[in-house]
Amino acid sequence: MSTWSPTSWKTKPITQDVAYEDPKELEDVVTALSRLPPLVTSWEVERLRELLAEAQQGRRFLLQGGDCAESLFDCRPDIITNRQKIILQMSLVLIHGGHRPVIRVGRIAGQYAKPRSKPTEVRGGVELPSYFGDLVNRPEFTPEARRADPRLMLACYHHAAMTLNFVRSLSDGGFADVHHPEYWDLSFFRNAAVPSELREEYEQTTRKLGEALRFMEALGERKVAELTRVDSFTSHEGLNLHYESAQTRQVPWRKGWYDLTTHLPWIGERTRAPDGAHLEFFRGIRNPVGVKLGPSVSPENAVRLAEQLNPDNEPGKLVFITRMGAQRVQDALPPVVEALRGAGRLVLWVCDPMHGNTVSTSSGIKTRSFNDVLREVESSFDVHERLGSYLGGVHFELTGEDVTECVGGAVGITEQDLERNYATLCDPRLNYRQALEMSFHIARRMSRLPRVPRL
Ligand SMILES: O=C[C@H](O)[C@H](O)COP(=O)(O)O
Ligand SMILES: C=C(OP(=O)(O)O)C(=O)O
Ligand SMILES: [Mn+2]
Repeated sequence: MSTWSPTSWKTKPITQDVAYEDPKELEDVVTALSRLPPLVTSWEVERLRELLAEAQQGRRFLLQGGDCAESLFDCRPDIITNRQKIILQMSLVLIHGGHRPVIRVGRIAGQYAKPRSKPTEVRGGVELPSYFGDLVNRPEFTPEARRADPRLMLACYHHAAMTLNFVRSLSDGGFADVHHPEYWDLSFFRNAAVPSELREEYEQTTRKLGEALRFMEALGERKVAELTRVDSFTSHEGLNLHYESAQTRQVPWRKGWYDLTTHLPWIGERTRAPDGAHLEFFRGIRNPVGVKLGPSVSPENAVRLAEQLNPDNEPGKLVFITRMGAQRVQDALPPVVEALRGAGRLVLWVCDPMHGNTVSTSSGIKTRSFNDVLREVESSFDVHERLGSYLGGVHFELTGEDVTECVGGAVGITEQDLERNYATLCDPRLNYRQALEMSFHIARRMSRLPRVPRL
């Protein structure tokens, strides 16, 4: 295999490439980025690898979530706080149901680059480049906004740093109300759409959770603080390799290279070609790495990806995030899981129930149905249970805001509601109540998992 360097990806064919007009401007930005401090540290990255290795053994569960497309404009205290809160609340529900610790990872502080199905967008007869995320261009439909601007990489770096700074400060005690489920917005329980036995079960769960947290509080604040400390693990799709490689470096006393823009970068469904630039870049970094796998992946291809990205089969290194769609998961997932097991390859299986379930309404609005999303999660648990493997995590596009982007859930969002508060810059997200309700369903399913010895 040829020698790897942070820029060896440039010798390989690349998909979803960004056409920057001025190479000098790009080079200046990359140089500036490479001189700035890292956003995360190698020891945090190594810590996450250890946690993921324990998740592979069935001892932990991963909850990964956040915006589809993070936006510079939404780098605001209320939005960041609400997003951290919903992830934290969901994780407490999952810990309660699943009887194992949850690793919380945000799609935050860098989820700024978007692969698109079409390179251009047409509105009213005018054709402009598509919006590729704030790392590349801007969402407004004007030629200036849609021009790929390398300086946005610096703006995103700065906003990622500010986001992370706030998230890290919040971790230390900024969430007192989260310890008390009686302060959560559980109004979805009361909706007539929730059958009474489920409502009773949810109420009981909430009561028990509240009692457990209060008991721990009585034992000493430190214990609750530990349980509810918002780990500041971040993740994003490592799509724009100029940005990723500019922050990829060696650190004293450790071997190898770290992509220090984030703890857990992942390769998207559209850029996982075995001979492509993204595989080349990702094979050389020490970070744990995610790979999205849609229904078109062949079992052989999945094994090859594991061999390329983790040749030494190290624990905690590889996270396979399957997104088959509720309709396909029962057929498409088992051969992939079996092939990996047959090849003796270690991966953490995670279900992304969002990206295989996107549909357009008759008026052309992208949405997802709560039921489809839930069905894919439940079917994934069933498949893994049947095969004797472990579904070790879930991956959601969600927000802590009261948006109307996905239909369904006990809050009963309909197609007509979508226009009321459709705020996403790319894909539809679960809103606060839908996300919390989803966690109760998952916790219910997780209560059937075998108990694990304490860590
Ligand atoms: O987030 C995933 C992709 O970027 C997104 O689904 C692509 O959306 P598009 O089909 O509107 O381009
Ligand atoms: C682009 C994404 O997903 P996928 O690569 O699975 O389509 C995403 O997670 O936003
Ligand atoms: Mn998305």
